[in-house]
Amino acid sequence: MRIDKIEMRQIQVPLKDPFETSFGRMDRKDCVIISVHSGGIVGYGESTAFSHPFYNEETTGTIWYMLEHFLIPALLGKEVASPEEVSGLFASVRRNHMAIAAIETAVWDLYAKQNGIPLSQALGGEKQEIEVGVSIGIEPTVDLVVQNVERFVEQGYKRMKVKIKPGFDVRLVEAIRKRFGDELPLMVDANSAYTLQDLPTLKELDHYNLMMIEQPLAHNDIIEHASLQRELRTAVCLDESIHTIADARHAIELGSCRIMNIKLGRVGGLTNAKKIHDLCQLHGIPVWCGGMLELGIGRLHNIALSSLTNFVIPGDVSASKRFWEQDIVLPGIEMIRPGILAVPTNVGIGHEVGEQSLERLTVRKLTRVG
Ligand SMILES: O=C(O)CCC(=O)C1=CC=C[C@@H](O)[C@@H]1C(=O)O
Ligand SMILES: [Mg+2]
Repeated sequence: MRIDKIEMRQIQVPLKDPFETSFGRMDRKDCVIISVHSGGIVGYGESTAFSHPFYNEETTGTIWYMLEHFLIPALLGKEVASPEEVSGLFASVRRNHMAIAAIETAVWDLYAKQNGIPLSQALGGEKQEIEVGVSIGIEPTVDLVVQNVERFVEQGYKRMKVKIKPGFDVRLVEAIRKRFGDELPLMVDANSAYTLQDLPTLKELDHYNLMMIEQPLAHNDIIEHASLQRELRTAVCLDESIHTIADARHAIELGSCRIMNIKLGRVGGLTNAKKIHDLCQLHGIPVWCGGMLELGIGRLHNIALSSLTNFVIPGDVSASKRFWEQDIVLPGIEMIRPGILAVPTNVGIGHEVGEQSLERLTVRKLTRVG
């Protein structure tokens, strides 16, 4: 397929409720939606960085810049036989994985549509449905988080993840266990808010039958996480530390985690996400799909990815209404049964993109034809 047009737009959408983690509070999503065209067929991608570089070094602004000056020029006018070739076109670009993922995922959608198959099938996914969990932010009080957990338990989510930070951790987990019992599938995510000096606190968390503790230590560490994993019964899960297949291999070799979170933006797209999935599967490391408060396009890419067989833990791939009054895909993504999302069977990402809502939400737009 020859890429004959690429369009991108920056959109801004308010969240239904603010979302707080150990590094800050977000009240809107600011992202780039990209469409890659070939012979009248259109593939869509969505960037996953935030406006501020608190999760990683990328922002919506850097993504726009990288796409405009480097990535779109490298892809436009090129003949691409398979999306797996796309990373080769970007080989001279270091890092900037979320910018690369935004355009690479669009090429995957285009490729699946060209071949008349669902994206999950193009990726080699086998599941027709996926179990989903939900990520719950920090609130001013423990009680408010417990109330949110209750709301999501009622909606049927299969796994609760609560955000923690120093001073808002053991008390919170204790309160949730007290209210919902020991069987509730529960995990915590620290977004790198602790150091090895906090070992006593992390060891206390070990008593609450947690499924895992996600990214407790530094965002760029795998060495100290290995020391920590040796001290804990609870599985450590890495998120921020894993950017490449080599990172995943090193973490597995060192024993830095027993579970891995795969976010397609963080690892540069679906091709790399699948390779990390395969590597983890080979080593008996279960994986789950992380979320970045995606709108529908990103959410549908996550669902297709989660259809691969080693995604055995419910991920942060909730329904559209978790964050949005109205999604940009039609229809919005809804559970088919409590805690279950269907893997779309239509071609590509499987839902229409609401071009009119996109237009309404757009703050800037760029079109390149080649
Ligand atoms: O998209 C979702 O539903 C999950 C959101 C979520 O938990 C996260 C998104 C972005 C940064 C963090 O706060 C956190 C994570 O680290 O997984
Ligand atoms: Mg995380």
